[in-house]
Amino acid sequence: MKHAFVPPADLEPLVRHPKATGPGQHIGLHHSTCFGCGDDTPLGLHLKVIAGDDLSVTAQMPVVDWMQGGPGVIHGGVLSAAFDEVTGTAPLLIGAPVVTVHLEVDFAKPIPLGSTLHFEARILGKQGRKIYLAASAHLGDPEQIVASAHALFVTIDVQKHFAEHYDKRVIL
Ligand SMILES: CCCCCCCCCC(=O)SCCNC(=O)CCNC(=O)[C@H](O)C(C)(C)COP(=O)(O)OP(=O)(O)OC[C@H]1O[C@@H](n2cnc3c(N)ncnc32)[C@H](O)[C@@H]1OP(=O)(O)O
Repeated sequence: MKHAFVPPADLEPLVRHPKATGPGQHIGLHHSTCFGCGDDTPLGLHLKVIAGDDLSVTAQMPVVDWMQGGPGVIHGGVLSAAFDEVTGTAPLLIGAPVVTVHLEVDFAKPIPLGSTLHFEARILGKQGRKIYLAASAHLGDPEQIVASAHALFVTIDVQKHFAEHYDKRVIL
C-alpha cells in the first residue's frame, strides 16, 4: 500500500480517557442525524463504531446499492466519508472531540456492491491540538487490505465551534 501522507516522527503518545467507552462497546452517536453515525438519516452510513481495548476502533459497513460509483463498486467519496467517520470517532477514546482538517485515502482494490467493509482505525499520537490517525479496511480477510487512510483531526470546543450553525441544524 502506498501512502503520500507521512505522520511526524515525534508524536506525543496518548492514553485512553478513564471514562472512555469500554472495549467492545459501541461509541455513542455524536448526533442522531449525522450522515456518518446517525440512526435517523434515511441515506446515512449508519456506522456503529466499536471501541478497541487500546487506542483503536472498528466498524463494519455493508456496501449497498446506493453507494455505487463505477458500475458494481463503491463510490470513492462514500468510502472516504466512512473513513472520516471511523477515524473521527476514535479520538473520543482520549476524550477529545475533533473535526477533520485532512483526510487521505488510498484506494487499493475495487470494492464490490454486496460486500461488507471491515474498518480499523487507530490513534497514532498528537502534537498540540492535532491528532493523527491511520486506518484500513478489508472485506473479511485482514491480510487483504482493500483501502487505507491517514487522517489529521484538530480538537475543538464543541459549543463554540458549532455556535454559528447550531440554529440551522436539521432534525428529521
Ligand atoms: C465531535 C465528535 C465527532 C464524531 C465523529 C465525526 C466524524 C466526522 C468529522 C468531520 O467530518 S468534521 C467536518 C469537516 N471538518 C471541518 O469542518 C473543519 C473545518 N476547519 C476548521 O473549522 C478550522 O480549520 C479548525 C477549527 C479545525 C482549526 O482552526 P483554528 O483556528 O482553531 O486552529 P488553527 O488554524 O491554528 O489549526 C490548529 C492546528 O492545526 C493545523 N491545521 C489546520 N488545518 C490543517 C490542515 N488542513 N492540514 C494540516 N494542518 C492543519 C494548524 O497548522 C495548527 O497547527 P499548529 O498548532 O502546529 O500550528
